[in-house]
Amino acid sequence: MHPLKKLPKSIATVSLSGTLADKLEAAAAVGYEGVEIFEADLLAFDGTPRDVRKMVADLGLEIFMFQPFRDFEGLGPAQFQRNLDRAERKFDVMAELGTDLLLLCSNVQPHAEGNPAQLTAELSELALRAAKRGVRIAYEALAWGTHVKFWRQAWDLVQRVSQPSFGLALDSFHTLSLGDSLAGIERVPGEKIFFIQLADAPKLSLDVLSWSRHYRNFPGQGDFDVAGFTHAALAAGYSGPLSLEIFNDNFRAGPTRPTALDGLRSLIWVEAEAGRTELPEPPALGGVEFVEFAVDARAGAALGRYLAAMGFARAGKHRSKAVELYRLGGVNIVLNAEPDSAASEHFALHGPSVCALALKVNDVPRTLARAQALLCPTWAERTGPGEHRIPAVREPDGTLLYLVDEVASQQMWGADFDLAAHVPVAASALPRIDHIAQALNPGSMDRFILFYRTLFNLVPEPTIEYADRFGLVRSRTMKNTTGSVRIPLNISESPATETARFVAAGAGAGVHHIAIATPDLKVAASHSTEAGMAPVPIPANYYEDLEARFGLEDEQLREMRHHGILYDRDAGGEFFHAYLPHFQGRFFFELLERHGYQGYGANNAPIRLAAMARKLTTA
Ligand SMILES: O=C(O)c1ccc(O)c(O)c1
Ligand SMILES: [Mg+2]
Repeated sequence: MHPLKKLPKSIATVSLSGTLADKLEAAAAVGYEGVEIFEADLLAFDGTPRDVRKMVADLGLEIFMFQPFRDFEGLGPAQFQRNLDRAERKFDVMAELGTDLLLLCSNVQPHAEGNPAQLTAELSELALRAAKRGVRIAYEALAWGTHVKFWRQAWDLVQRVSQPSFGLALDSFHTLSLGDSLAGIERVPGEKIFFIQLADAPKLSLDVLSWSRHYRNFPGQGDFDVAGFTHAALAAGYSGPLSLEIFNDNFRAGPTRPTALDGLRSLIWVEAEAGRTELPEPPALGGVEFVEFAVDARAGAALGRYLAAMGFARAGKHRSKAVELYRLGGVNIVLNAEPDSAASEHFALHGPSVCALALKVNDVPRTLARAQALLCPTWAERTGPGEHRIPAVREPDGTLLYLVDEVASQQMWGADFDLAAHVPVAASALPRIDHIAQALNPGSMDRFILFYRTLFNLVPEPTIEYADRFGLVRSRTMKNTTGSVRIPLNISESPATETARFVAAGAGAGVHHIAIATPDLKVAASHSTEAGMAPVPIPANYYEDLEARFGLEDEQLREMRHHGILYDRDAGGEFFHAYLPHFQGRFFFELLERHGYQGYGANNAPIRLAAMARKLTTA
């Protein structure tokens, strides 16, 4: 069997920020084949439709559709004549634009009539007029249409009209937001589906109009089965463009090109998820092989002391670079002070901070091939003779994600480092990394979700919100199925929260804290305290409340309080965690003991935030 043809990729101009020229340039630069021109973008453009046509053609793009045409049908004879005139004017514009497809949205006027015979007669006349002008009409059921809300109602009218110039537009948002069934889409003749618009959205309890106008996002960023929707339309035989139509406040405010790139990545992914194309499989993840900090000599020495106080051993020095290895059980931390490297560039921009993570994957070349297919930038650091070359992909914030397989994991430390005489062998047992939390720029949550989901098949957990003293923080954790990789993503729109200040002070997003799972948290906390770095103290009130909520034993509570240990419980089990003071007011470490518990102690976040802030101001 021939592999099926890839479908052209398109984006509606409303999905991107900037001027019409910005939007078109971005769409062309990242590699779309064409666009839907949204009328508002044309009206605001200081030039003729012919100028737009030329700009689009010069960029190598195509205009797949002009949209929207609204509130046409069901308004009575007088208005019908005016609406036909209005349609003719739009046909003129389309002739100049050089596109033959016009989107017609179902009428949303409260007084619109829903009589099928009347609608059929009016839409038939429109179809005839369109045909005379070489135009085709794609009729779309808006979820909040007065009478026509469901794709099946629009399809019913398309069948009644029964003209080659009149077909169906399917928009995943309208169908999936109403929880409407996809059954039957695959039996619509493919050539009667004139256009497909794809949008995802988070599940929200909100009126559907506001939901659609503000919270749509790219396939893979929300909770809808956009792949299932796409699969149904492709099963019908649709072979036109896959087009993104996203109304989203963050997209309107965000950078044009990165958003355009996210969109294309999402389309490439959803086309594969729908079974149309094949992508190299996502890797099975085996956890975090190492965390790398960008430092200079002074910050490296200070961070080395900080790590030693947590019980890390200085385990080796890189053979050819200013790079050191610290190790605690299965946790490897690399301090990179090499001049003229990705790390030094990161240091110059952000100060001491995590510049790279290494993920254990079962197949490095396949993961790289997947990254390339999904348009994720890759990176290879220069290496000395005999040293391991570790390929990496770049996260949206620039952090490198190295890809390490089992063989590299076994060999690279010995090959690249002069290991200390008594280094503990890297153990796969505890302590190990439990999760790595990142603080993101406002508006960029969807970008990171898309990256981790499409490339590594990490799944977003539900959004958690918690109160900082100075605002709200929203958190979503990306997790693989085994839980060996967990990446909480935190965002705050309020400028004074710990999360927001981290982003501001470090000149951007990045790793905000690293949580290490230990076999016995009390022991780990004692060691750290003896070495000069006690966990952040927690107020007595907290333990009073714990006793009331969970009925813990006095002795246990006393010990927990002594070590600054917080507690939570869920259906799966118990969770103990404690926080070490910030390193130079920046990132910090969490020590934890997990017994079947699945969360991250979000209930305790306000307590630890207040405690850590106190510690910062008194330190
Ligand atoms: O929100 C709207 O009005 C609107 C317009 C055009 C569309 O294709 C759509 O899905 C929604
Ligand atoms: Mg639409």
